[in-house]
Amino acid sequence: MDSEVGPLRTVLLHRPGNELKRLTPRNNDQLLFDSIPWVDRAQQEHDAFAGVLRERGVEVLLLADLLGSALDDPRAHAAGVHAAVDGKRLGTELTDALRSHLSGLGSLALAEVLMSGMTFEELPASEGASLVRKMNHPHDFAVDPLPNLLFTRDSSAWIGDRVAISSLAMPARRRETALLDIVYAYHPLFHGTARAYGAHSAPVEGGDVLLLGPGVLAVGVGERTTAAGAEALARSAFADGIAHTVLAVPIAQTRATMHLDTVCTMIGPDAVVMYPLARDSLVAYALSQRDDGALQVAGPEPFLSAAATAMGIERLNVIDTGLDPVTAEREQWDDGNNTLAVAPGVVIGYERNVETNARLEEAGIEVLRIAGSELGSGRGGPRCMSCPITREPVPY
Ligand SMILES: NC(=O)NCCC[C@H](N)C(=O)O
Repeated sequence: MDSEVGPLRTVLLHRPGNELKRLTPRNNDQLLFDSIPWVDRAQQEHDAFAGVLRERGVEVLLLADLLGSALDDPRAHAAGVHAAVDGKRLGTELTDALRSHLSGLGSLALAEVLMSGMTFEELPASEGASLVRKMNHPHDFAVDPLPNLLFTRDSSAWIGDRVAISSLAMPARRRETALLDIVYAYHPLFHGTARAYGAHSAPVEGGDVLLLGPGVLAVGVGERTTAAGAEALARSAFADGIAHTVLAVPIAQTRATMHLDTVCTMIGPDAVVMYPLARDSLVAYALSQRDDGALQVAGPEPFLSAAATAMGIERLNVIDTGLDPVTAEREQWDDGNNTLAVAPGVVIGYERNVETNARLEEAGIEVLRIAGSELGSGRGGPRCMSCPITREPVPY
């Protein structure tokens, strides 16, 4: 897969499940949600999102199904138990008890614990005394839930025919890496798939990685992806021959712009929709490889011109949403710029971003609207909630 916009064929989603029921007003900030979602409604909204994709001929894979099947492999099962048990947090007594309990679970039950976690109250009884059990509240987590699994964009990303499993920056999301690692290593669908980048390298999240065109990546560097992460991704992409230029793009380190795809997504082979404030301020450092294999860093220069040069096109067009600053800021916060292209010029967007969607349509883009009142409480739109696995090439 070498674009953001070629006709989408296969995508990985996660239908939000019981992990969302773990969110409370006491933990939602730490778990990276801005409010407490109504879970049934979030699931309905997600089903409708998957429905729109299927209507457009896209094969939708669901993470929970893949994880459940992958865990049928005893090696995956052992890796799952290992990923769930944090010995330093639990102490010897509970570590042993939890490990033997999880080892005896079937694949689906283990997948459920891996996704939605486990409280101290839910832990199996153990023989000896545990200070840890006594000193924790019964509703505290012995295994943390992963409510952000919904945002499959960030935990893995396909570049060419390789998959990059992310090294996630925020503690609340770090364990997602282990789950994706199990799926890609052990699910029969992915046998033989080569990896790009290392899941245990410096932080890189998929929401920061845009495939601008064949061989050209843009990587946001901000709250989540570090400069070291962008550099490591570039080195690995050059070594694997899947990119010739990587543009490292500094973005403000704030929640509103946590990933590059919160301010800019592609809607056509040479067009992006972009938050107006970012349009003239974004810059890029261009990374490439010299003939002797050494890394070369140029810039910074304005992002739009650096992108056009790297892509070998005259200009990267920006659909001008022409919004006043307040509306633009409101709709950026609600993921108006976070569209998912299902084909060149056809994107999925949240219905609530009325003004952005209207401007996109005026520019000739077809917008497939979905509801996101509950899904959006984790701050992520259609692009964040999808990990494309295969797209047809774009005729450039
Ligand atoms: N690519 C994206 O912007 N993903 C959205 C991730 C939202 C999630 N609550 C997070 O803070 O990581």
